Amino acid sequence: MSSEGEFVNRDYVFVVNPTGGNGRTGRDWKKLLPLLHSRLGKSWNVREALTTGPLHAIELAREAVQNGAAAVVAVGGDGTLNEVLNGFFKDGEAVHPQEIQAGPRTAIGLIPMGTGSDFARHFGWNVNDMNQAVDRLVVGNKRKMDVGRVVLVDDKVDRYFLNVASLHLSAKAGARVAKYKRLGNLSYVLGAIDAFRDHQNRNLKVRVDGGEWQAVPDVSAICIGNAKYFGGGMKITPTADPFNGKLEVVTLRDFKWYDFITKMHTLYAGSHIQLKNVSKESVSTIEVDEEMEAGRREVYVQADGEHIGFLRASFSVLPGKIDFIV
Ligand SMILES: Nc1ncnc2c1ncn2[C@@H]1O[C@H](COP(=O)(O)OP(=O)(O)OP(=O)(O)O)[C@@H](O)[C@H]1O
Repeated sequence: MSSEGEFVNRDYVFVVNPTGGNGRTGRDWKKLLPLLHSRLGKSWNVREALTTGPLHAIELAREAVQNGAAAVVAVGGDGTLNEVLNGFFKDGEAVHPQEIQAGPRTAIGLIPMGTGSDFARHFGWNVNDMNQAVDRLVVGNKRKMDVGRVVLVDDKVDRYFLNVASLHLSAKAGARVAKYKRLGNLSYVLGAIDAFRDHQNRNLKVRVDGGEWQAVPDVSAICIGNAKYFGGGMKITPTADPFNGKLEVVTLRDFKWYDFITKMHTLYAGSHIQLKNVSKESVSTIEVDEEMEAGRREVYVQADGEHIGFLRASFSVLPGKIDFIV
C-alpha cells in the first residue's frame, strides 16, 4: 500500500524470447538480468518470463497486464514486441487488471535484441546496447503511442501492430525470411528474392477512411506504417510518426523483379516515394480487397514482420492507445 492507501503494483515483467537474434537474445539475457536487478531493483520488482515458443509472449504479457504490472518489457526482436503488444488486447478490447487498482495503466517497453529490430531504428536506439536500453527504463519516460490494428475478415484474425504492417510481396517476403534468419540481416534480402520467384502484381481495391472503393491495378505491395522501417532497415514509410494519430500508407505498383534490384537503394533511403508508381497517403483506416475475388489466398498480410494470414484486410489506427517507455 502506498501512503495514500492506493495499491500500486511495482512489477516490471521482462518477456524474453531466448531464440531472438538467432539465439543471441538468450545469451545476452543472462548478462542483462543482473544489470536490471542492480539498476531497477530498488524501485521495481524485476520479473523474468521466458517464452517457450511462438505466440507464448502474448499469453505472458496478457497475464502481466491482468495482474496489474507497472510495465511489460519485450526483450527480443520486433516479433516479440508485437506479441507483447497483442497481450494488451483481447477480443478487440484493451485488457484491464483483474482487480480494480489505482495507479497508471501498464506501460510497454522494449530492449531491442532482434535480427532486424526495425522499430528501434525509428527512435535511433542502438540494437544490443544493453546499457542504453536500461538507461531508458531507469528514466522511465512514457509517451502515449498510436497502435495499428489489422482485422483479416476471412481468417478471423484480429492483430495489433506498432511498427509496419503490409500486404502482398513484402508480406510474402517477410513470411519467407524466417527460414534464413540464421544469416542475420541478409535473411531479408534472401526472403525478398524467394518471394519474387512466384510473385504476380495484383489488381486490388481499397477504401480509405470509409470513402468510396477505388480500383488500384498491378499492386506489388501496400505498406501501412505506424513507424518508418521494416525489412532490416528499409525506410518504407518514411514520414510515419507513431504519435500523430495516423497511419502512413505507401503503395508500390507495377514493380518488376529488376526494379527491386535497380531501385533497392531508394527503399533504404526512403526516396522511393518520389518514384513513378509509388504513392503515399496519411489515413485513419484503409480496407483492401481483391478486385476480382479469385486468388485471394495468395495475397499475404503481415504485421510487424509476423505472417498473420491473407486478404481481405482492414487496417486502422488507435490513437494514443498505449503508454510506451521511450
Ligand atoms: N521460445 C521460442 N522458441 C521458438 N520461437 C520463438 C520462441 N519465442 C518466440 N519465438 C518466435 O520467434 C520469432 C522471432 O522473434 P524475434 O522477433 O524476437 O527475433 P528476430 O526474428 O531475431 O528479430 P526481428 O523480428 O527484429 O528481425 C517470433 O515469431 C516468435 O513467435
